[in-house]
Amino acid sequence: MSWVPRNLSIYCPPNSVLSVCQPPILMFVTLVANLFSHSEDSYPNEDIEKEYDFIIVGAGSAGCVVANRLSEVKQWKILLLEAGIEEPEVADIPSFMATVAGSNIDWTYRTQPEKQCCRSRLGRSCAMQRGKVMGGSSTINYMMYVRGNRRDYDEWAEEGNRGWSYEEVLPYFLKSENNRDPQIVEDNPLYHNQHGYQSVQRFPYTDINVEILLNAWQELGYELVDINANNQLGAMNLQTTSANGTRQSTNGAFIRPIRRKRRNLTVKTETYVTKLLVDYKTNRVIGVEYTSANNRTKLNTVFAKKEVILSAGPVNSAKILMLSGIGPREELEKYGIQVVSNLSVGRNVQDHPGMYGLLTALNFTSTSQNISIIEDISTYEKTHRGPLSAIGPGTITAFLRTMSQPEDSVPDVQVFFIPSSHDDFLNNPNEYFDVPVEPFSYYDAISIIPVILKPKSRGYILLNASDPLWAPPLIYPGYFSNSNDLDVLADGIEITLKLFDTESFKKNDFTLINKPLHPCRQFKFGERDYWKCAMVEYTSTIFHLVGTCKMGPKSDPEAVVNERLKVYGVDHLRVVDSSIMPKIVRGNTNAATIMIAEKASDMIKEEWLSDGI
Ligand SMILES: Cc1cc2nc3c(=O)[nH]c(=O)nc-3n(C[C@H](O)[C@H](O)[C@H](O)COP(=O)(O)OP(=O)(O)OC[C@H]3O[C@@H](n4cnc5c(N)ncnc54)[C@H](O)[C@@H]3O)c2cc1C
Repeated sequence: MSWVPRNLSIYCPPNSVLSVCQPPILMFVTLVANLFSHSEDSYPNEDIEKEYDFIIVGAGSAGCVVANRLSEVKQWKILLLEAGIEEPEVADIPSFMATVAGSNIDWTYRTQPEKQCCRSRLGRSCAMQRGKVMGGSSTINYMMYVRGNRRDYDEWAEEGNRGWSYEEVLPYFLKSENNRDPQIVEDNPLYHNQHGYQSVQRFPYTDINVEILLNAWQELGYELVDINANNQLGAMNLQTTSANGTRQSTNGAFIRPIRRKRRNLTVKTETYVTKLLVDYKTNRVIGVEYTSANNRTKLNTVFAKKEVILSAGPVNSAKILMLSGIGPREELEKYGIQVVSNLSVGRNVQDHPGMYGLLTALNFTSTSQNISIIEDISTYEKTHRGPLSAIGPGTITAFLRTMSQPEDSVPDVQVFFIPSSHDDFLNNPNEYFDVPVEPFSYYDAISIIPVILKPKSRGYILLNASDPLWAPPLIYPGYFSNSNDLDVLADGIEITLKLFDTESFKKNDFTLINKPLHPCRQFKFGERDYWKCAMVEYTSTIFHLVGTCKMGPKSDPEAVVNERLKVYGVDHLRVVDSSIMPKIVRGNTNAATIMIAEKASDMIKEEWLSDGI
């Protein structure tokens, strides 16, 4: 199956003024679908055998890494199962980030309505994108390469997770990294490596607003830093998980180079795992049950001699565990599922929430007034250069410390800059962020999105009573359920607003769009209560959901896996993905997920190979 774009008709009633509903954009989507819907990974179908040593469920950020590392052991047979399709070419092009959202490589989840968040967004819920494709969310993400703060990992270790302190995980960040910016490596050689599988590089094209934004942060006293080295506080034009102007998902980094070369690795796409097979006498996981896209009603089984590794991401690892009898007893009993292990699966949901509503209008941009998409596509196809080889100003980030953060070198707010449409925001603020499909290179406004890095709020995920197996799980993100998070973010917004006082912003006519959002009109625009209202009404996420299968010591009632990522109360089963994070890291979550997968792979080898790694 190939890539199918998002169905725009649902957003475009007759006479809609949204930019996405206008003929040039609809033509753009058709053009992209014609040019880039295929995958460079088309292989003849491989049959699944009866038994493997290891079965990995989900070929996302973590699953692709584990499949690569375990298949290094020639005598092991590895099966990697992925629900989505092969990675299509459209995902390679950095600027097409928004074009792939909501398409058939996104699970298109949405959060459940809650009192404290997403109230004015479509359906009172926030979109929760997740990749359903080889590479998983690393194939649809913004590619920002951010590891988080040293404290994040030290805190994991302090909570009883031996082996996870910063000093102990840094080697695994380095192991995966192939840093292609020599200056960055030279400046901080202890923090970078050039020999891993995962390419990390700045985009070759620099949008004009990048410099303006960096200058503004510097005027406010924020130094330009390498946020992945020893000081995370400051601003940076980020490196990305890309190589030479092209996205490098973990599929591109870890699977493509070995696929069909290592005969002991079988990769099967469009294969949906429905549950784990458990031997109830021994509580041992012995395999998985799955269906194929071409016949969803036929249930098949495949067996694992050594282990099943769940890498289906924070939503689906939790769902698969619950469907297999591993989860909160009261939840499982509702559906008559036999309880294998009564654990807090689906709890401890964390993310980095922010708010849409803080935008700068631009009187000029590098590209929006002079769009020649055909030319840009042609340039990109020939050279992997030009505006499409970047995400506009989206690679700029800043890490701030508000008054709530006592430690000197630890940020509690991160600020993002996302290309946007001025008119769409004014005409339709509750949808303006969910619907664009245009390349990130063409824009006339920038959404400035501060997010809270260490929220106190927690959410949870439940099976969907309407159809626990096939319907999307119910995601209650819990954003801002702890009101302290509103205060921290309000502090972050107040710091961010100072950008508008800088010479850099003034000189370049970056003006704050100060039309109050309708649901917050009882507050004066720009006052603290106004922003708090905007957070609750126009909550945003940058899709860093984690924590549903929490790693923790046995004494922790919320722990689902131990420090070796083995599921409590069940044998021969690990969870290896972003869901094991006990606390969310202070930064984007992809690099940390890859690190988790690298470390888990070594732990698996230590345990199953008599001569260790
Ligand atoms: C739009 C977006 C932007 C983001 N931007 C960034 C960024 O710029 N930088 C950053 O660091 N992080 C970013 N993130 C977050 C980051 O990408 C994720 O935290 C990370 O990819 C999670 O990895 P994972 O392995 O836990 O899950 P995933 O990568 O989501 O992998 C799970 C895989 O399992 C598969 N699967 C699920 N259920 C089944 C099933 N039943 N059977 C078989 N297969 C199944 C899925 O299809 C998927 O391929 C972003 C995420 C999104 C969605």
